[in-house]
Amino acid sequence: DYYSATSELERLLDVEAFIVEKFEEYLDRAQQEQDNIKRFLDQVEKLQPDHDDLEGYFGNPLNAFTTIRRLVYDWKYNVFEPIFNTTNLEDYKSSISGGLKTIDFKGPNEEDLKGATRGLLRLQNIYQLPTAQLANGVLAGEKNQLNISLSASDCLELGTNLCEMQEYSYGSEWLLEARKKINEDSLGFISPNVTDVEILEKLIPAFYHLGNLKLANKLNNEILEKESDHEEALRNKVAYEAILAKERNHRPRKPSALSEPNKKEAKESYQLYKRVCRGELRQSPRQQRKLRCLFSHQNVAFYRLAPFKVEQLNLDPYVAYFHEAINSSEMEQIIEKGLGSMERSRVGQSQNATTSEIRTSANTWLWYNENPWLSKIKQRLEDITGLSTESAEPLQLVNYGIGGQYEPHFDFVEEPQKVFGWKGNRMLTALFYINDVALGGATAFPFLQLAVPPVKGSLLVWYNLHRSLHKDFRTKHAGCPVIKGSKWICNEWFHEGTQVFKRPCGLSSDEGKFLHFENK
Ligand SMILES: O=C(O)CCC(=O)C(=O)O
Ligand SMILES: [Fe+2]
Repeated sequence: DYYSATSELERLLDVEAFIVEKFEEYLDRAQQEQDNIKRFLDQVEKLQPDHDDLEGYFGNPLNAFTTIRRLVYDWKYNVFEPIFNTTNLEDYKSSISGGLKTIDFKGPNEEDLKGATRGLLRLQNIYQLPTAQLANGVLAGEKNQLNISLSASDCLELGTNLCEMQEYSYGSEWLLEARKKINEDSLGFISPNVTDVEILEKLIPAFYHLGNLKLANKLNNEILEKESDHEEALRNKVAYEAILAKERNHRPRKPSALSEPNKKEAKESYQLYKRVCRGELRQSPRQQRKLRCLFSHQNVAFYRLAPFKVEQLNLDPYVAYFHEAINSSEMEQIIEKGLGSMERSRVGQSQNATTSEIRTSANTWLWYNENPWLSKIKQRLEDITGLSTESAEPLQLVNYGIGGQYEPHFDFVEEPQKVFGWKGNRMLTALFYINDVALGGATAFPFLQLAVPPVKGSLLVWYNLHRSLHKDFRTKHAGCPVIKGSKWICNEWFHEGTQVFKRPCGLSSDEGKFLHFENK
């Protein structure tokens, strides 16, 4: 008992002092943790975009990427883990986790981050954007057009993902960028875990795979200078030096098994697509000489008063803009109506259709019978094309996001009877541009050396089939990646089935024309 002797009471004081000390330590630590969390929260608050222009904000690929990464990792490391690892107040924990469930269920995951990585890679590859510039928000020229720079952790994440995808060349560039940024990074504290050694650990195998063993070895030594007992680096050192020594004895090294030559990149149409999207490849003045801008009534009485504004883009095969073909309220109505049912786009036919990197967009369909207000648009499409919509498809609404694209393809199918039955193949494509795209997103015709920039309210029209209904392989086309902004289009496919008096055959068959474009 404590009441009978003072000595025991004295001991009690000692115990109390000890407890005070421990709790002070604990509070100090908790305070530090809270300070960290508070700093993180302040920073996130500062990063919050203007909510009136979220479309503009996420139209910027760097904002989209860094937001996804923040939600996938930074919250976890800076808030959730510290709180859940140290707090034992059950009710506090459960009130937080209750609130966080929504984030857990609906928040982006690592797959989203990989998708965003692939989007940026596509932009870089197709538009040839230098890594250091892109990391600082520069797309072309001097200005920081994207108004944001990526942090060291963003660059590390990109580099790591790219190396995992065996894109060692781009991957190593992003890792080098991360290295540059760890020193200058004002947002560095957001992911305090990024260290130079951590970056080097990713960078070294990348250079090894690229066949640059000298550099891999040099960087490996840099790790050892910092951490002389780094096990992997010690192992690497032995292996690398052995190979380098052999090389010095003039025994050439077997080329390392680099990633397989890329089938897609090897295709001529893909190479042309990239050059057309970049604006490197265009029609020559000679090719453009016969193109005209004209007012046209297309033989419809009404349009004699208010003719269409036609801009010819190619005569054979015929490709043309019809400007101001749809008005603002119609465009708004289309987007509003479709917005709720947009789904990731697929390629391939009906049951076999799958999502693919070939087509990164979301789409939905608007049926004329369910949307009587579309009848005016339908009538206008008939007037413009002179074709019947009886065998046409529903209107398709499409939205492309970060790096969103549609790689070169034909709109007609191989076996129309199987896929479309009596309606036959897709004879003509009519494509409304529903918004202006800040940068990128042209519709490209690689074989025609033609990139058609989206113009809000304009309709792009082209024939996919020859007059004799044979496939015209020159009409291979694509949607170039969106660099900034987002792209909304709405398209109608007219089929051959009901056009017998609308677009009759010529005097001779077109069979066998331009076949060499088929597999190019
Ligand atoms: O996005 C584009 O500009 C082209 C779209 C396209 O070719 C299609 O949807 O079939
Ligand atoms: Fe298409």
